[in-house]
Amino acid sequence: MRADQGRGPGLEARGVTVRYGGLVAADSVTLSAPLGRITGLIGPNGAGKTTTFSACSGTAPVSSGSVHLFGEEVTGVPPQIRGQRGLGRTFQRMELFDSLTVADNVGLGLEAGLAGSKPWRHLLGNKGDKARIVARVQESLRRCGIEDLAQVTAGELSTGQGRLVELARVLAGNFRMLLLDEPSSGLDRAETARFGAILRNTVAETGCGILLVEHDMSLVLNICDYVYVLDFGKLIFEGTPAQIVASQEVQAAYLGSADLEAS
Ligand SMILES: Nc1ncnc2c1ncn2[C@@H]1O[C@H](COP(=O)(O)OP(=O)(O)OP(=O)(O)O)[C@@H](O)[C@H]1O
Repeated sequence: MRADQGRGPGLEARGVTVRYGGLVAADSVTLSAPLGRITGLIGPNGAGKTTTFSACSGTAPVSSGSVHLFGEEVTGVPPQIRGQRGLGRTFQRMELFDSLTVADNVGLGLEAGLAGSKPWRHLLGNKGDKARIVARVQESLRRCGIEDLAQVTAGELSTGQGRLVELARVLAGNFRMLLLDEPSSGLDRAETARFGAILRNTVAETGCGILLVEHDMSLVLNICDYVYVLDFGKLIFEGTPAQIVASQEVQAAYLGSADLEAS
């Protein structure tokens, strides 16, 4: 089975290769993460997931192949320009400012975007812009079910709450395509289930596309429409969650790893 086109082209890698010295970390990787779909990218440790992700967001050097965003080639386009065109990304490591409130953390990206595009308006504190930021932050906190945490400082949050704040921050950016790098790491089972439901609702309501790198196989199998599997930098399988579970190749790649058993 091939990935369908969802609600239109989102992010595509076509034959992407990334080399670090003599190591081929991503070897001619081709994948498609359309709008309106959650696409999973899985594989054992060191398989090249983050590298592929970084090639898509513009922070890893692509030595051959191409990356396409909403149908247009963006290979070589800097990450911040990809961001302005609608590509948002979270990182494996939690990146919140501990001394700021949850609302300020969520609003940060929006304010930075505003400062980048219209610095004079930002400096003058345009009231319309500020009201729009407040509304966007509130909407994003609501979507993630954390309105009650708005005035709590980030340093006081549990890991699960922190992950939701990170998600709220990237959602506040109104990106059409989201790259989420292990967003559920450190969450317990109940928090992971809640996290997955928020992602599914977001895609259903906004029509955005998500490319998800994730070790938690139960989350991947529950929420992804389509999944790509990497091993040693190469794609070894692609299919629906049911096809992934039934695949001998995937089982073999995960041999000795607890990940697939976690499902
Ligand atoms: N900046 C870099 N310089 C050199 N080697 C790198 C760099 N980034 C990644 N690698 C190597 O590339 C390979 C793929 O790493 P990558 O982080 O993409 O894998 P991964 O599938 O995301 O792994 P994990 O699940 O452990 O996060 C690994 O062998 C890693 O050591």
